[in-house]
Amino acid sequence: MTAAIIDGKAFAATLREKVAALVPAFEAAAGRRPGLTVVIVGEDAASQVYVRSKGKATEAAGMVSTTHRLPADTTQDDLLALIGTLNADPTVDGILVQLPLPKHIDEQVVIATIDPDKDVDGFHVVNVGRLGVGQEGFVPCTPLGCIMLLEDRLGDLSGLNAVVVGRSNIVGKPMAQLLLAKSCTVTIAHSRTQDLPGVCRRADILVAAVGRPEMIKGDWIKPGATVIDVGINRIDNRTDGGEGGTRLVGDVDFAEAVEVAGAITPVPGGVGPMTIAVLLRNTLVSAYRREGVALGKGSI
Ligand SMILES: Nc1nc(=O)c2c([nH]1)NC[C@@H]1CN(c3ccc(C(=O)N[C@@H](CCC(=O)O)C(=O)O)cc3)C=[N+]21
Repeated sequence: MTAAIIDGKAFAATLREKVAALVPAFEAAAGRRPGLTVVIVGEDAASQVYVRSKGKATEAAGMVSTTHRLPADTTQDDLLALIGTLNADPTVDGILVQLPLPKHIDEQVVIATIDPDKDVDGFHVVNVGRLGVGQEGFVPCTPLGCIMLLEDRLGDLSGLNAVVVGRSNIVGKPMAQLLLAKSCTVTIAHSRTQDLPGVCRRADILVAAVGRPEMIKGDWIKPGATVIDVGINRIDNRTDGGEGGTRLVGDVDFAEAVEVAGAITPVPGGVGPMTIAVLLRNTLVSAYRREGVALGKGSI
């Protein structure tokens, strides 16, 4: 039996439509549209692509998109001053500073300068803390998108064994917190974990967020498990006997995993599109909260 393919691209398109449908009521109440501002420092090609697609998706949802492109040699003080201006601008509901930043800039200092109530990435320590104690705040987009896909697929997650491979601040750790909040039994595995294949084989839900192409093999997966592949690795096609050029692969060996898992997200077309859709969702929620406009519970 082969796994069901979880269509993150289609789920994300539906979520973006739901967000767009809630914009007019906000505009009627607040007299303006929700606004997302993205700040990018430097010329990294992949980052430029993501920033462009974020801008397009924001406008397609009926929201106001603003992008600040700063040169790679921008000083930390100048970046902090821009964030201060955006914090004070009432038309800005969400601020996203594209990561990674150039080495001369301290990411933690930059994130700490963003108003937590505009931190639609959910990276500020205040939002990390809110997630940890179950308070309302912003949850990082990629993990929240993964939870949405899991609940759509499995319904109630309580009591399931979840293994998160990877412990980054932007995916692994918040993913584990969210799964815990859904009453899963959560294990965080990483590069020092002993018998990683054995740990993975216990998972009903396996989340791969390590950034190592095709590391997780078919025989690491419990038959019928739900596999969420967060990895986006661009690899040289020729290593795989291909014609040249590059292609995207996840952290899971998809060809092997699809023969064992119950369901699996593909790369591309799985978790990636959810990240942007949830960013729009967080921006909409921010706008409603900041203006004190009621957003029906469970509506998004
Ligand atoms: N402050 C900050 N917040 C972020 O959320 C953030 C960031 N910095 N820096 C860069 C990463 C990367 N990221 C992605 C978003 C969408 C796709 C996506 O839509 N991927 C598609 C297509 C990928 C392609 O074809 O290149 C897919 O997986 O199907 C991927 C990656 C957000 N990031």
